[in-house]
Amino acid sequence: MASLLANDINLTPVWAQLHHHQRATRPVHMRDLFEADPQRFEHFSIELDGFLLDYSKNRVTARTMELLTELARTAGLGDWMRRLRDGEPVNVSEHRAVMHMALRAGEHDHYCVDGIDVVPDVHATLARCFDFARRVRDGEWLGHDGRRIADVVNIGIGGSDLGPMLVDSALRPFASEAVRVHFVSNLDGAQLMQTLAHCDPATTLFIVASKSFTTPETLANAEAARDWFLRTATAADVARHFVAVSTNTPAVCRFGIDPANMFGFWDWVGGRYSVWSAIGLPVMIAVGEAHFRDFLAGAREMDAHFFSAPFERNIPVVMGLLGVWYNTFYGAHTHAIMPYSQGLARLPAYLQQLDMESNGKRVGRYGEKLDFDTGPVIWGEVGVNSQHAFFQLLHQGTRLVPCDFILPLSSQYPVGDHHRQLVANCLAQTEALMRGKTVAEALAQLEDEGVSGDTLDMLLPQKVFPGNQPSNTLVLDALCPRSLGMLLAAYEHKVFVEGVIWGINSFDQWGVEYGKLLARRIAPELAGNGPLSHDGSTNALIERYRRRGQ
Ligand SMILES: O=P(O)(O)OC[C@H]1O[C@H](O)[C@H](O)[C@@H](O)[C@@H]1O
Repeated sequence: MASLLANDINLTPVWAQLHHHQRATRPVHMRDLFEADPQRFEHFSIELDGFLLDYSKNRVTARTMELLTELARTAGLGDWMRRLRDGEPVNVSEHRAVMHMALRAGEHDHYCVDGIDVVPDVHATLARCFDFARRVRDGEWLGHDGRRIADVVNIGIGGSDLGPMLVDSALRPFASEAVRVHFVSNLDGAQLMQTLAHCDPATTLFIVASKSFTTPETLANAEAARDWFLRTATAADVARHFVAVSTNTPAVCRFGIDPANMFGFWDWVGGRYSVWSAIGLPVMIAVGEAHFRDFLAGAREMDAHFFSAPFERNIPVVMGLLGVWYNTFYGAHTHAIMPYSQGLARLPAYLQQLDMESNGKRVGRYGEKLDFDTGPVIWGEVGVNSQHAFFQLLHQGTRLVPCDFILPLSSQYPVGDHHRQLVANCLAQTEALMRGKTVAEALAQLEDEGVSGDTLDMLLPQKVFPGNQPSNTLVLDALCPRSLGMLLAAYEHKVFVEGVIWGINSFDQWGVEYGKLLARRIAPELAGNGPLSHDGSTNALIERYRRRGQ
């Protein structure tokens, strides 16, 4: 079926059927679904080469998935996937193709933008990046006094920070011990100064990463880093210690970085989808070419699966359908991410940008108003820490919070019995969230403990767990370059699927502009003493800074 104009989707029969189906199935408890179908796990899980999505602990039946799949078809998902794959300008507001899949394309793949295959260019740039990374790793690229580079500091923010930072941390066990990689993003000088405190300027390499090379935070940190460097070196030494990753050659030159030391990418790569490009340079330096290629290969495998598997057996499609089910039909406002792996501790932050900057939209791709809820608030924390912080609310609060548990089956750092305990905790949480504890079970437990009378009356309701909290469990055999590539690509496509169903453009981010504009106006006002014309609160806060800040 041809795709509909975006805001028609909520007027389609299948939308109404889904609302009706939600009301009819809302009282059903997942416990009963598991009891009724001993094969529920088999029916509601998908495996792709060691990567498992178990979505059986969701409030869905076969009929729910049928209706959601029908909704995806009605929204023209197949057609939008083809447009994405074929390099059509699916980012309609900026009239750009969206081609991050080309960044991990194989030798025999073709991805065309404006009729030109971009893959050869991608591979040529990657080859330059790998060569540079190798020279740094092997001690061929030396600092100005002839010593090896010992510290690499990536200066960037948003997509020029979160992706490489996450991947670097997830792949630490694969990294060279000769080079330490650091990430600086915040305008708070604390991050830069604390990082530089451990670095020797003569053995430090800065990667200034900015797609636009106009982002004020990044430029301010890069300038401060250059000042720090120049305290003990000359301007001629800058070329050996500052390289850039950007799409903006003139701005890179203006900053004083030799274009020979610039690694480019393309306007068809969104910042939050760019970790596969030269933006991954710090990771390439840390883990080397072979591991980075495995990371790309994992993503490529997920791309191939996404573009070929039927919707019912398609990991990103099913994840997206479930996202729409809870956001739009259950009115769930948030989605929690709990990685049971220290290497993935920053995954919630990474997914915040990927998902919220992509789908946090209130109008459709053609500017039409949407009369339904779209992207959720993404949040989360590394397991088991999250259990000791906010799981009380998940188990006994009043909110519906769909959760993703990410679980590598083996440990990167085996220590005693730690990993088995970690896995047990993860599985226990998903089971408890699903099953809950009934009044009868809570009563039996309290009676066993000898509790009676008023104390029993008081405690009983507090010992009941409603359960029925939905979760996906994404299981990786191990956290390694390939499985990480698969995981991140699955989330990228999931976000796309949701965006298509909601009829929004997941690839622009107009909402981040306004605050930036106001900051540019307020910064000089903080330094001056002229009259202010903001609202009362903003005026008072500026005045307070003028009196006390520095
Ligand atoms: O890479 P840059 O051009 O410096 O952009 C860094 C970040 O800037 C903004 O916050 C955008 O909303 C992000 O999508 C982007 O990743």
